[in-house]
Amino acid sequence: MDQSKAKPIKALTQHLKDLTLTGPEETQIQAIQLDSRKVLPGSLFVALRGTQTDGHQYIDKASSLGASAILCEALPDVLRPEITYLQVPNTAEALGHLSAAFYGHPSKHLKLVGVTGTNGKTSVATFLFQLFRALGYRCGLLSTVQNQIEDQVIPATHTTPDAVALNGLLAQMLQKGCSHVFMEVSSHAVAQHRITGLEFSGGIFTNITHDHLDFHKTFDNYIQAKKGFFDALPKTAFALVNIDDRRGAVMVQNTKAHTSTYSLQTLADFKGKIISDTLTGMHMEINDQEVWFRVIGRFNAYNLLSVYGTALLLGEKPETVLTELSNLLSPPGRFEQHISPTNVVGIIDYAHTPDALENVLETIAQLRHGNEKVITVVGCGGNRDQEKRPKMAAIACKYSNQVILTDDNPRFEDPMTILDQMRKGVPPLDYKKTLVIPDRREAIQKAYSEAQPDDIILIAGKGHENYQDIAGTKHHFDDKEELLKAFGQPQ
Ligand SMILES: CC(=O)N[C@H]1[C@@H](OP(=O)(O)OP(=O)(O)OC[C@H]2O[C@@H](n3ccc(=O)[nH]c3=O)[C@H](O)[C@@H]2O)O[C@H](CO)[C@@H](O)[C@@H]1O[C@H](C)C(=O)N[C@@H](C)C(=O)N[C@H](CCC(=O)O)C(=O)O
Ligand SMILES: Nc1ncnc2c1ncn2[C@@H]1O[C@H](COP(=O)(O)OP(=O)(O)OP(=O)(O)O)[C@@H](O)[C@H]1O
Ligand SMILES: N[C@H](CCC[C@H](N)C(=O)O)C(=O)O
Ligand SMILES: [Mg+2]
Repeated sequence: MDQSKAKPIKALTQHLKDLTLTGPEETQIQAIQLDSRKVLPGSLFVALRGTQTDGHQYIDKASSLGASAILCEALPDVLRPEITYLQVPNTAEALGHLSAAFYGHPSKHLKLVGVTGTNGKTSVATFLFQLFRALGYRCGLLSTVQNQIEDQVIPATHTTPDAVALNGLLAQMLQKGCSHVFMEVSSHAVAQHRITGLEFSGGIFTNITHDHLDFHKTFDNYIQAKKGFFDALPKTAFALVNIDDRRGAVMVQNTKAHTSTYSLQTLADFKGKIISDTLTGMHMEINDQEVWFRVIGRFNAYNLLSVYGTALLLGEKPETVLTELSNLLSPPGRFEQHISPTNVVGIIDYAHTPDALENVLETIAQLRHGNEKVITVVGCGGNRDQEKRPKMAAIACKYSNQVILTDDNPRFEDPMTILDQMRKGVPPLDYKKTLVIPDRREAIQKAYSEAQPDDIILIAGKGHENYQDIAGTKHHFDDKEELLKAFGQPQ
């Protein structure tokens, strides 16, 4: 990535708190690097304490590769005279500020809106990106599915990139004339200071339910991480929260931002009501105006309300916004429907948390109008929250006539162990309707072979993903491709 021209270290660090500088003061920085293996001469190497190892162990290696400065929490035993050492209490936090400064604080010159919550971030950020482009603005998007600068797609490796990549992307967006950027803010990103140093124009809270306890350890830590995003918003920003979520009010308890609310259940600044919801569209009332949407499902009614609220908070006119919103389509892998030649309905959805799975299955239950069977194919990812596994299997059983438990991304875990943990959530009365087919391709084929015309197959957990991560290798795998193959309609 182009990290532009060399920058004097003094200018970059002048606002860093509790900084101790040792060594040359006139150093110029060509690039910021978090990985010692990628250090090039003139780089600033940042020693981060990670989940697997401690970046401080690689200071020597980075120095040998020509780093001209080192940002660290503890100085190495031997200091090299040609290197500038920047010692701070928290390197991750300092990195946030430093990355923003290195790229000339692009966020200050953009209308940057962050979306946080367990579910709905990609949907809301993508809807906002589509809406504001339709309203005539040049826009950027940072999301799990992909990053985008207008029509240019830049593959995403994370939901929220690291601070260096993030500020680099924002700088590119600004340079290409974007005025608005919509981004997902994951809880990992808040906890690891990936967003520190950014100036947001607004923040949105969708909801918080069970996920990522492998990383945050307790639900309370998870809530605090999300709340940290709102705590740090400036008073010029807005904070828009889903007040139907039990934690909505807590999120904005200590924010300096101007708070607004949205709701389907109670009084709020942006109040919605679902009039009807079918496979072909959703009819809603939003702040007393009736609108038809192409996207469906109660969870999307929340997403649309937050998008509508954001647009108004950014100064757009209600009527124009509603007109454009009614044309929007869901992002790939979010309630994506395909119909087979025999009229079996296949739905691919990224539901990978208990709450998302329940929402999607409830939506399907509401959309059924006869005796259609619901067949759910679902798995859980390896090296992620284990507590959600039995819960997701139990939810699949509660709402489906048949369930096929299968692999998601096993990563470094034994797939059978994950499936055994899921199986623990199957109530004994549902054993008969539950199959375990580890091979996801076979599971999808089996689901289709069991389906009759009008039946609904839900394939949950991987959505847009086009790979299966097995022991560190990403093998090509795409639920949509497999579904269409099973339908006898290969792409
Ligand atoms: C748990 C987590 O967030 N991990 C991220 C973290 O890695 P880590 O803390 O494990 O790093 P580590 O391996 O312990 O290494 C520590 C430091 O030493 C450095 N190092 C290491 C080895 C070496 O030889 N030299 C060296 O300098 C590393 O570059 C790193 O800076 O920092 C890395 C660099 O920024 C990230 O790539 C990595 O994301 C991993 C791949 C990941 O899977 N993250 C997921 C959990 C994640 O971030 N997900 C969220 C939310 C998803 C959602 O719900 O939407 C996301 O925003 O994507
Ligand atoms: N507002 C919502 N509330 C609950 N569930 C939702 C909501 N919006 C979408 N979902 C469900 O959650 C799934 C994931 O949605 P989306 O990708 O928008 O969430 P996300 O927060 O970006 O997820 P991730 O944490 O993986 O980035 C969807 O496929 C759908 O099943
Ligand atoms: N952003 C989420 C996505 C999970 C998707 C699911 N397919 C899995 O692999 O667990 C994560 O990294 O935890
Ligand atoms: Mg996402």
